[in-house]
Amino acid sequence: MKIALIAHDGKKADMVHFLSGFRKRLISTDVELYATGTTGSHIEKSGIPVKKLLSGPLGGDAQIAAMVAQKELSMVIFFRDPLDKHPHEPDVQMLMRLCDVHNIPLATNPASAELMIKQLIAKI
Ligand SMILES: O=C(CO)COP(=O)(O)O
Repeated sequence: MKIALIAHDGKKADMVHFLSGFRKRLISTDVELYATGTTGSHIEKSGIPVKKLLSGPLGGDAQIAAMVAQKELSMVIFFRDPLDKHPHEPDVQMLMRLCDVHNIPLATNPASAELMIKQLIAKI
């Protein structure tokens, strides 16, 4: 299964911390991780393999939105920073809208991501 990972700058450390709790299962199970560029670099540095797309402001959110529209993803984890502004906010809105259009699970904070990923990983 394919899972997409995105974190705004203020949430990248939270993303790495969150994934570290599932490191063994994410590496050893049949999971392919995709991430926007800078988020992916942080994840890679933590020792978890991930396929990196473009950076968010350069189209990475849009690439993940396209994967959602093509029903390629089992889940999107998007740790948004609600206290910061983002020049590519339209892309962020598009991604979240398409998750709703295609009924793809979307977790926007660690508490919801934990509930969802435990359920998903239990299936494989
Ligand atoms: O901007 C982002 C999400 O909207 C994340 O992009 P980066 O992972 O490239 O920082």
